[in-house]
Amino acid sequence: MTDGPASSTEGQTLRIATRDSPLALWQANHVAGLLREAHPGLRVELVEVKTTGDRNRVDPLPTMARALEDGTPGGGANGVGLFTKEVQRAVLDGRADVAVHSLKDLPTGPVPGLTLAAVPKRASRWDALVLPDGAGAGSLDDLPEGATVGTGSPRRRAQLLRLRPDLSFAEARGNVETRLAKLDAGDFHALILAEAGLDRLGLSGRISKRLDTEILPAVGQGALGIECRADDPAVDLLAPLNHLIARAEADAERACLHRLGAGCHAPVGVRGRGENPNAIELTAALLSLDGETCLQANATGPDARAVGVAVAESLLERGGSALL
Ligand SMILES: NCc1[nH]cc(CCC(=O)O)c1CC(=O)O
Repeated sequence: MTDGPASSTEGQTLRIATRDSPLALWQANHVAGLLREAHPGLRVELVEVKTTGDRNRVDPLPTMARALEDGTPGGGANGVGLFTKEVQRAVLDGRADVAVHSLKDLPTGPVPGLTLAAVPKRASRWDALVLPDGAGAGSLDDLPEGATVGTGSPRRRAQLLRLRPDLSFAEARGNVETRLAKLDAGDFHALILAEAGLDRLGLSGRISKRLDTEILPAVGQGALGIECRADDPAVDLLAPLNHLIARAEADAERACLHRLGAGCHAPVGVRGRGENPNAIELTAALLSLDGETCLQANATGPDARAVGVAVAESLLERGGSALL
Protein backbone atom coordinates (compact mmCIF):
# COMPACT_ATOMS: atom_id res chain seq x y z
CA MET A 1 0.00 0.00 0.00
CA THR A 2 1.28 3.47 -0.83
CA ASP A 3 0.00 6.53 1.02
CA GLY A 4 -1.59 9.21 -1.05
CA PRO A 5 -5.31 9.55 -1.59
CA ALA A 6 -7.45 6.44 -0.98
CA SER A 7 -8.91 5.10 -4.20
CA SER A 8 -12.60 5.76 -4.68
CA THR A 9 -13.35 2.07 -4.11
CA GLU A 10 -11.50 1.87 -0.77
CA GLY A 11 -13.90 0.36 1.77
CA GLN A 12 -16.67 0.00 -0.81
CA THR A 13 -18.44 -3.38 -1.03
CA LEU A 14 -19.82 -5.03 -4.16
CA ARG A 15 -22.17 -8.01 -3.69
CA ILE A 16 -22.20 -10.66 -6.45
CA ALA A 17 -25.38 -12.71 -6.87
CA THR A 18 -24.78 -16.26 -8.05
CA ARG A 19 -26.38 -19.68 -8.17
CA ASP A 20 -24.98 -22.08 -5.60
CA SER A 21 -23.79 -24.87 -7.92
CA PRO A 22 -20.05 -25.59 -7.80
CA LEU A 23 -19.60 -24.23 -11.35
CA ALA A 24 -21.58 -21.05 -10.66
CA LEU A 25 -19.62 -20.47 -7.44
CA TRP A 26 -16.32 -20.96 -9.29
CA GLN A 27 -17.43 -18.39 -11.86
CA ALA A 28 -18.60 -15.87 -9.26
CA ASN A 29 -15.34 -16.27 -7.31
CA HIS A 30 -13.40 -15.82 -10.54
CA VAL A 31 -15.20 -12.53 -11.19
CA ALA A 32 -14.66 -11.50 -7.55
CA GLY A 33 -10.92 -12.06 -8.10
CA LEU A 34 -10.94 -10.01 -11.31
CA LEU A 35 -12.73 -7.18 -9.50
CA ARG A 36 -10.31 -7.18 -6.56
CA GLU A 37 -7.41 -7.15 -9.01
CA ALA A 38 -8.87 -4.23 -10.97
CA HIS A 39 -9.83 -2.31 -7.81
CA PRO A 40 -7.49 -2.94 -4.87
CA GLY A 41 -9.34 -2.00 -1.69
CA LEU A 42 -12.74 -3.01 -3.05
CA ARG A 43 -14.56 -5.57 -0.90
CA VAL A 44 -16.41 -8.24 -2.86
CA GLU A 45 -18.97 -10.64 -1.33
CA LEU A 46 -21.06 -13.45 -2.81
CA VAL A 47 -24.84 -13.70 -2.38
CA GLU A 48 -26.04 -17.24 -3.15
CA VAL A 49 -29.41 -17.57 -4.84
CA LYS A 50 -31.49 -20.72 -5.39
CA THR A 51 -32.95 -20.71 -8.90
CA THR A 52 -36.03 -22.38 -10.28
CA GLY A 53 -33.78 -24.50 -12.47
CA ASP A 54 -31.79 -25.73 -9.48
CA ARG A 55 -34.83 -26.52 -7.34
CA ASN A 56 -36.43 -28.56 -10.10
CA ARG A 57 -33.48 -30.41 -11.52
CA VAL A 58 -35.20 -33.79 -11.63
CA ASP A 59 -38.68 -32.57 -12.50
CA PRO A 60 -38.72 -29.81 -15.10
CA LEU A 61 -42.44 -29.64 -15.82
CA PRO A 62 -43.59 -27.70 -12.75
CA THR A 63 -40.58 -25.48 -13.35
CA MET A 64 -41.80 -24.45 -16.77
CA ALA A 65 -45.31 -23.90 -15.51
CA ARG A 66 -44.00 -21.60 -12.80
CA ALA A 67 -41.76 -19.73 -15.23
CA LEU A 68 -44.77 -19.11 -17.46
CA GLU A 69 -46.97 -18.01 -14.58
CA ASP A 70 -44.83 -15.34 -13.03
CA GLY A 71 -43.99 -12.46 -15.27
CA THR A 72 -40.51 -11.90 -13.91
CA PRO A 73 -37.84 -10.70 -16.31
CA GLY A 74 -35.77 -13.26 -18.11
CA GLY A 75 -38.09 -16.18 -17.35
CA GLY A 76 -40.19 -17.73 -20.05
CA ALA A 77 -41.48 -20.76 -21.84
CA ASN A 78 -39.30 -23.75 -22.70
CA GLY A 79 -37.11 -23.33 -19.66
CA VAL A 80 -35.48 -20.17 -20.99
CA GLY A 81 -33.97 -18.15 -18.17
CA LEU A 82 -34.57 -20.71 -15.43
CA PHE A 83 -31.01 -20.44 -14.20
CA THR A 84 -30.66 -16.69 -14.53
CA LYS A 85 -33.83 -14.85 -13.65
CA GLU A 86 -33.68 -15.27 -9.88
CA VAL A 87 -30.06 -14.17 -9.86
CA GLN A 88 -31.19 -11.14 -11.87
CA ARG A 89 -34.03 -10.54 -9.44
CA ALA A 90 -31.57 -10.37 -6.53
CA VAL A 91 -29.84 -7.48 -8.31
CA LEU A 92 -33.08 -5.73 -9.27
CA ASP A 93 -34.30 -6.06 -5.64
CA GLY A 94 -31.05 -4.59 -4.32
CA ARG A 95 -30.01 -7.76 -2.44
CA ALA A 96 -26.89 -7.76 -4.63
CA ASP A 97 -25.16 -5.38 -7.02
CA VAL A 98 -23.81 -7.69 -9.70
CA ALA A 99 -25.07 -10.89 -11.36
CA VAL A 100 -22.65 -13.43 -12.82
CA HIS A 101 -24.02 -15.95 -15.34
CA SER A 102 -22.76 -18.48 -17.83
CA LEU A 103 -23.46 -16.35 -20.88
CA LYS A 104 -24.84 -19.44 -22.61
CA ASP A 105 -27.70 -19.57 -20.09
CA LEU A 106 -28.56 -15.86 -20.28
CA PRO A 107 -31.59 -15.11 -22.49
CA THR A 108 -30.83 -12.70 -25.32
CA GLY A 109 -33.69 -10.27 -24.71
CA PRO A 110 -33.07 -7.08 -22.73
CA VAL A 111 -34.17 -7.03 -19.09
CA PRO A 112 -35.53 -3.62 -18.02
CA GLY A 113 -33.33 -2.13 -15.31
CA LEU A 114 -30.31 -4.35 -15.99
CA THR A 115 -27.35 -3.97 -18.32
CA LEU A 116 -24.77 -6.50 -19.52
CA ALA A 117 -21.83 -4.54 -18.16
CA ALA A 118 -18.99 -6.89 -19.05
CA VAL A 119 -18.03 -10.09 -20.85
CA PRO A 120 -14.56 -11.17 -19.63
CA LYS A 121 -12.02 -13.07 -21.73
CA ARG A 122 -13.62 -16.22 -23.04
CA ALA A 123 -12.57 -19.73 -21.99
CA SER A 124 -12.88 -22.74 -24.29
CA ARG A 125 -16.11 -22.57 -26.27
CA TRP A 126 -16.00 -26.21 -27.34
CA ASP A 127 -17.99 -29.23 -26.32
CA ALA A 128 -16.17 -32.31 -25.12
CA LEU A 129 -16.79 -36.03 -25.31
CA VAL A 130 -16.56 -37.68 -21.89
CA LEU A 131 -16.37 -41.46 -21.49
CA PRO A 132 -16.94 -43.50 -18.33
CA ASP A 133 -14.20 -43.29 -15.72
CA GLY A 134 -11.14 -45.30 -16.77
CA ALA A 135 -12.10 -45.54 -20.45
CA GLY A 136 -9.28 -43.15 -21.45
CA ALA A 137 -9.15 -41.43 -24.81
CA GLY A 138 -11.66 -42.25 -27.49
CA SER A 139 -13.54 -40.45 -30.20
CA LEU A 140 -17.09 -40.51 -31.50
CA ASP A 141 -16.08 -43.18 -34.01
CA ASP A 142 -15.14 -45.53 -31.18
CA LEU A 143 -18.64 -45.55 -29.66
CA PRO A 144 -20.46 -48.85 -30.26
CA GLU A 145 -23.27 -49.03 -32.83
CA GLY A 146 -26.46 -47.55 -31.34
CA ALA A 147 -24.63 -46.13 -28.32
CA THR A 148 -26.54 -43.89 -25.93
CA VAL A 149 -25.15 -40.39 -25.42
CA GLY A 150 -26.19 -38.33 -22.44
CA THR A 151 -27.27 -34.88 -23.60
CA GLY A 152 -30.61 -33.13 -23.62
CA SER A 153 -29.38 -30.40 -25.92
CA PRO A 154 -31.09 -30.37 -29.35
CA ARG A 155 -28.03 -28.55 -30.74
CA ARG A 156 -25.69 -31.31 -29.59
CA ARG A 157 -28.06 -34.12 -30.57
CA ALA A 158 -28.72 -32.80 -34.09
CA GLN A 159 -25.03 -32.25 -34.87
CA LEU A 160 -24.04 -35.66 -33.49
CA LEU A 161 -26.72 -37.35 -35.59
CA ARG A 162 -25.17 -35.92 -38.75
CA LEU A 163 -21.98 -37.82 -37.95
CA ARG A 164 -23.50 -40.87 -36.25
CA PRO A 165 -27.16 -41.38 -37.25
CA ASP A 166 -27.22 -44.59 -35.21
CA LEU A 167 -26.77 -42.84 -31.85
CA SER A 168 -29.56 -42.60 -29.33
CA PHE A 169 -29.83 -40.07 -26.52
CA ALA A 170 -30.75 -39.81 -22.88
CA GLU A 171 -31.43 -36.73 -20.80
CA ALA A 172 -28.50 -35.87 -18.57
CA ARG A 173 -29.93 -33.46 -16.03
CA GLY A 174 -28.28 -31.91 -13.06
CA ASN A 175 -25.00 -30.17 -12.52
CA VAL A 176 -21.74 -31.33 -14.06
CA GLU A 177 -20.82 -33.65 -11.14
CA THR A 178 -24.28 -35.27 -11.17
CA ARG A 179 -24.02 -35.95 -14.90
CA LEU A 180 -20.56 -37.48 -14.54
CA ALA A 181 -21.84 -39.74 -11.73
CA LYS A 182 -24.64 -40.96 -14.02
CA LEU A 183 -22.12 -41.68 -16.77
CA ASP A 184 -19.85 -43.62 -14.43
CA ALA A 185 -22.88 -45.55 -13.09
CA GLY A 186 -23.51 -46.80 -16.65
CA ASP A 187 -26.56 -44.69 -17.54
CA PHE A 188 -25.04 -43.92 -20.97
CA HIS A 189 -21.99 -44.76 -23.09
CA ALA A 190 -20.81 -41.17 -23.31
CA LEU A 191 -21.61 -37.68 -22.17
CA ILE A 192 -21.24 -34.34 -23.93
CA LEU A 193 -20.25 -31.43 -21.68
CA ALA A 194 -18.83 -27.98 -22.21
CA GLU A 195 -15.05 -28.04 -21.92
CA ALA A 196 -15.15 -24.70 -20.06
CA GLY A 197 -17.22 -26.13 -17.23
CA LEU A 198 -14.97 -29.19 -16.87
CA ASP A 199 -11.83 -27.02 -16.91
CA ARG A 200 -13.24 -24.70 -14.26
CA LEU A 201 -14.11 -27.59 -11.96
CA GLY A 202 -10.65 -29.13 -12.31
CA LEU A 203 -12.11 -32.02 -14.34
CA SER A 204 -10.21 -31.50 -17.62
CA GLY A 205 -8.75 -34.97 -17.13
CA ARG A 206 -12.20 -36.44 -17.84
CA ILE A 207 -12.17 -35.14 -21.43
CA SER A 208 -11.71 -37.94 -23.96
CA LYS A 209 -11.94 -35.71 -27.01
CA ARG A 210 -12.53 -32.02 -27.68
CA LEU A 211 -15.29 -31.85 -30.32
CA ASP A 212 -13.97 -28.75 -32.08
CA THR A 213 -14.59 -29.99 -35.60
CA GLU A 214 -17.70 -32.05 -34.83
CA ILE A 215 -20.04 -29.66 -32.99
CA LEU A 216 -20.53 -25.90 -33.34
CA PRO A 217 -20.88 -24.46 -29.84
CA ALA A 218 -23.85 -22.73 -28.26
CA VAL A 219 -24.19 -18.97 -28.33
CA GLY A 220 -21.96 -17.56 -25.59
CA GLN A 221 -20.54 -20.94 -24.56
CA GLY A 222 -17.36 -20.57 -22.52
CA ALA A 223 -18.06 -16.90 -21.76
CA LEU A 224 -19.39 -15.21 -18.63
CA GLY A 225 -21.97 -12.44 -18.60
CA ILE A 226 -21.80 -9.85 -15.83
CA GLU A 227 -24.87 -7.71 -15.24
CA CYS A 228 -25.65 -4.83 -12.90
CA ARG A 229 -28.44 -2.29 -12.55
CA ALA A 230 -28.32 0.03 -15.57
CA ASP A 231 -28.23 3.15 -13.39
CA ASP A 232 -25.65 1.82 -10.89
CA PRO A 233 -22.12 3.30 -10.82
CA ALA A 234 -21.01 -0.36 -10.61
CA VAL A 235 -21.11 -0.14 -14.43
CA ASP A 236 -17.80 1.72 -14.24
CA LEU A 237 -16.24 -0.80 -11.84
CA LEU A 238 -17.14 -3.64 -14.19
CA ALA A 239 -15.91 -1.93 -17.37
CA PRO A 240 -12.24 -3.02 -16.95
CA LEU A 241 -13.38 -6.68 -16.85
CA ASN A 242 -14.83 -6.42 -20.34
CA HIS A 243 -12.75 -8.15 -23.04
CA LEU A 244 -13.44 -6.42 -26.34
CA ILE A 245 -13.17 -9.45 -28.60
CA ALA A 246 -15.14 -11.72 -26.26
CA ARG A 247 -17.77 -9.00 -26.04
CA ALA A 248 -17.97 -8.51 -29.81
CA GLU A 249 -18.24 -12.28 -30.37
CA ALA A 250 -20.97 -12.43 -27.74
CA ASP A 251 -22.83 -9.49 -29.30
CA ALA A 252 -22.74 -11.11 -32.75
CA GLU A 253 -23.78 -14.55 -31.49
CA ARG A 254 -26.53 -13.20 -29.22
CA ALA A 255 -27.92 -10.85 -31.89
CA CYS A 256 -28.15 -13.82 -34.26
CA LEU A 257 -30.06 -15.98 -31.76
CA HIS A 258 -32.32 -13.06 -30.85
CA ARG A 259 -33.17 -12.32 -34.51
CA LEU A 260 -33.95 -16.01 -35.00
CA GLY A 261 -36.36 -15.68 -32.09
CA ALA A 262 -34.67 -18.68 -30.53
CA GLY A 263 -33.36 -19.53 -27.08
CA CYS A 264 -30.51 -21.59 -25.67
CA HIS A 265 -32.47 -24.79 -26.36
CA ALA A 266 -32.66 -24.19 -30.12
CA PRO A 267 -30.70 -26.43 -32.50
CA VAL A 268 -28.37 -23.53 -33.32
CA GLY A 269 -24.58 -23.71 -33.29
CA VAL A 270 -22.34 -20.69 -33.80
CA ARG A 271 -18.79 -19.54 -34.04
CA GLY A 272 -18.05 -15.85 -33.68
CA ARG A 273 -14.41 -14.96 -34.35
CA GLY A 274 -12.40 -11.80 -34.50
CA GLU A 275 -8.78 -10.73 -34.45
CA ASN A 276 -10.14 -7.34 -33.44
CA PRO A 277 -13.57 -6.29 -32.18
CA ASN A 278 -14.32 -4.31 -35.34
CA ALA A 279 -13.99 -7.25 -37.72
CA ILE A 280 -16.15 -10.04 -36.38
CA GLU A 281 -16.88 -13.09 -38.47
CA LEU A 282 -19.89 -15.19 -37.54
CA THR A 283 -20.77 -18.66 -38.78
CA ALA A 284 -24.06 -20.17 -37.67
CA ALA A 285 -25.80 -23.50 -38.30
CA LEU A 286 -29.51 -24.11 -37.84
CA LEU A 287 -30.47 -27.79 -37.84
CA SER A 288 -33.52 -29.97 -37.87
CA LEU A 289 -33.75 -32.08 -34.70
CA ASP A 290 -32.90 -35.25 -36.64
CA GLY A 291 -29.81 -33.54 -38.09
CA GLU A 292 -30.94 -34.22 -41.66
CA THR A 293 -31.24 -30.55 -42.54
CA CYS A 294 -28.42 -28.19 -41.70
CA LEU A 295 -28.56 -24.59 -42.94
CA GLN A 296 -25.36 -22.59 -42.59
CA ALA A 297 -24.65 -18.90 -43.03
CA ASN A 298 -21.65 -16.68 -42.56
CA ALA A 299 -21.00 -12.93 -42.47
CA THR A 300 -18.22 -10.54 -41.53
CA GLY A 301 -18.35 -6.86 -40.70
CA PRO A 302 -17.41 -4.01 -38.38
CA ASP A 303 -20.66 -4.02 -36.36
CA ALA A 304 -20.97 -7.23 -34.35
CA ARG A 305 -24.74 -7.00 -33.82
CA ALA A 306 -25.37 -6.25 -37.50
CA VAL A 307 -23.29 -9.31 -38.42
CA GLY A 308 -25.45 -11.44 -36.11
CA VAL A 309 -28.67 -10.09 -37.58
CA ALA A 310 -27.42 -10.60 -41.17
CA VAL A 311 -26.53 -14.24 -40.46
CA ALA A 312 -29.94 -14.86 -38.85
CA GLU A 313 -31.80 -13.26 -41.75
CA SER A 314 -29.88 -15.32 -44.25
CA LEU A 315 -30.88 -18.49 -42.36
CA LEU A 316 -34.51 -17.37 -42.17
CA GLU A 317 -34.63 -16.49 -45.90
CA ARG A 318 -33.49 -19.98 -46.73
CA GLY A 319 -36.31 -21.64 -44.83
CA GLY A 320 -34.91 -21.52 -41.33
CA SER A 321 -38.22 -20.56 -39.72
CA ALA A 322 -39.54 -24.06 -40.39
CA LEU A 323 -36.75 -25.44 -38.19
CA LEU A 324 -37.47 -23.20 -35.19
N1 LIG B 1 -26.41 -25.60 -19.66
C1 LIG B 1 -25.63 -25.76 -18.47
C2 LIG B 1 -24.30 -25.08 -18.59
N2 LIG B 1 -24.20 -23.75 -18.67
C3 LIG B 1 -22.87 -23.42 -18.79
C4 LIG B 1 -22.14 -24.60 -18.76
C5 LIG B 1 -20.68 -24.71 -18.84
C6 LIG B 1 -19.92 -23.41 -19.02
C7 LIG B 1 -20.11 -22.79 -20.37
O1 LIG B 1 -20.53 -23.45 -21.33
O2 LIG B 1 -19.81 -21.59 -20.50
C8 LIG B 1 -23.03 -25.65 -18.63
C9 LIG B 1 -22.73 -27.09 -18.55
C10 LIG B 1 -22.51 -27.76 -19.89
O3 LIG B 1 -23.15 -27.37 -20.90
O4 LIG B 1 -21.74 -28.72 -19.95
